[in-house]
Amino acid sequence: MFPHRGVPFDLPRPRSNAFTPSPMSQGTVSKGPNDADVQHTPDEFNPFEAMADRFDRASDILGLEEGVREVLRAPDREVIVSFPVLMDDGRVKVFKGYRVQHSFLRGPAKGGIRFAPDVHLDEVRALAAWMTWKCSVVNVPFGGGKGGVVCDPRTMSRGELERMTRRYTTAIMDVLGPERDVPAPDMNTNEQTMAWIMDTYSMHARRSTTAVVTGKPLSLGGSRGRTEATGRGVMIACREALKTLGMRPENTSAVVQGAGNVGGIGAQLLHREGYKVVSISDISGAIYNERGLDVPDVLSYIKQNRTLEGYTECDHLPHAEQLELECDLLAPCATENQITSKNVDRIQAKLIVEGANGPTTAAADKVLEERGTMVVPDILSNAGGVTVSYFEWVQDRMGYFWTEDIVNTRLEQSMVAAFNDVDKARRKYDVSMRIASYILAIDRVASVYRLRGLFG
Ligand SMILES: NC(=O)C1=CN([C@@H]2O[C@H](COP(=O)(O)OP(=O)(O)OC[C@H]3O[C@@H](n4cnc5c(N)ncnc54)[C@H](O)[C@@H]3O)[C@@H](O)[C@H]2O)C=CC1
Ligand SMILES: O=C(O)CCC(=O)C(=O)O
Repeated sequence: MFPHRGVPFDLPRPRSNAFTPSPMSQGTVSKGPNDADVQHTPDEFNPFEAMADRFDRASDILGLEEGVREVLRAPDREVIVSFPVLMDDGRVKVFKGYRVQHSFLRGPAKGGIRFAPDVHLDEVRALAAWMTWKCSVVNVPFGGGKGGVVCDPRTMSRGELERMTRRYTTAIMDVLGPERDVPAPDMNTNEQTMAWIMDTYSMHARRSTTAVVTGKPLSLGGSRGRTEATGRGVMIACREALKTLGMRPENTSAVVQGAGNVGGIGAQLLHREGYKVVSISDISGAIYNERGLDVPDVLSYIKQNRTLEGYTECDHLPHAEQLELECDLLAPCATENQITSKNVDRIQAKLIVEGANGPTTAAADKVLEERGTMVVPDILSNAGGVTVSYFEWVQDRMGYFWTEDIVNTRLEQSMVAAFNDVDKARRKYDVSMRIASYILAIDRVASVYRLRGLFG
């Protein structure tokens, strides 16, 4: 049993992960991964294990006290809900959803919601913890959270998606709020999803509560620059990393995995900065042109056809081959577990900048470290999204909205400062950028924990 950890003030302080779900949600609370009866068998492909491996390495270097380490490793609260949705054919289907709140120490929980057929609790746990570390790396006053609904959005109509989003929101409503937990988009969710969440929450709260989610449409209290923010942050991380390697964008060939919010916008911004983007992929496969792709044209093709399939002026490759292409920069911007012990020996990129969360397993990391491949880790390189989400939350609470120039300038300052902080920690401790990011993040969260008091 670990001590109280700064849960929002208007909720009863939980013992362990205790949470009473709303009567509508049929929610259950899972035991956290620190509970004594949960056995850990090392599993390279388990995202929570991947997070914990790096967390333990960084905590060892910091000499973190055992109690503090236990507190910071485990999620504060895990909510699992089952909820009914009326489908278009008249059937009622029951969906499963998660919201994991890893930490409230530095502020409200913050992090996206993903819709995917294979989303599972350990994945959401890892993603929530990564949010805590990410918010700490870029020094925004949030803890970490993440949510997921097990579904296949590609097979669902807009009406079904709206009803599912609203029922999920209602089911987890008790743990959300501008000062409790503030979701945002992630895989297969977007500003429309956020609009439905904001509206559902507001209906229950009996007042428009724009600051309950970020990544909303502009007309509903969204921030200028949020849609592009994660891709923009990835581009800034690439630029800062190239500087440390003495390389220049115009001499850099880039492979981008994923063509959604992060990969698509990331590829477009790299192309605009003069990189030669030779390959892009989506769920259907990858395309390659050694002379460089016309990225805006590729993206408008995807917008029209909802797939890369059939795009001409290029070769088509299977996913696995894309990652192993000869290139200077590899930006995995799709999903977890892409660079693993199985393919790391064939990865040729000199620099890896992670747009996705958890694309590299801990086992692969160790090989890349030994080989001297620079990896700019997810909790630094994809933090542009949550940084502008923070700006959106601030703007909603002020009721005063900034220009796109102000948002982009502040994002730039924040990403560069975070990159420099991590680089300083890398040199101080003589570790990789990944472990340096964890050291920086954990140290900041641990010091807040000590300041708030250990025995609440
Ligand atoms: N949207 C955001 O602001 C942020 C997203 N992320 C992370 O970035 C990653 C991507 O998220 P989004 O771009 O928002 O999602 P998205 O749903 O907009 O796009 C995902 C893209 O990846 C492609 N894809 C899926 N599986 C693939 C595979 N195995 N190989 C190649 N392509 C594949 C999809 O076809 C799609 O093009 C996720 O790991 C997410 O957690 C991280 C920080 C912020
Ligand atoms: O914008 C946010 O609040 C979080 C985005 C997100 O889910 C992530 O950074 O992984």
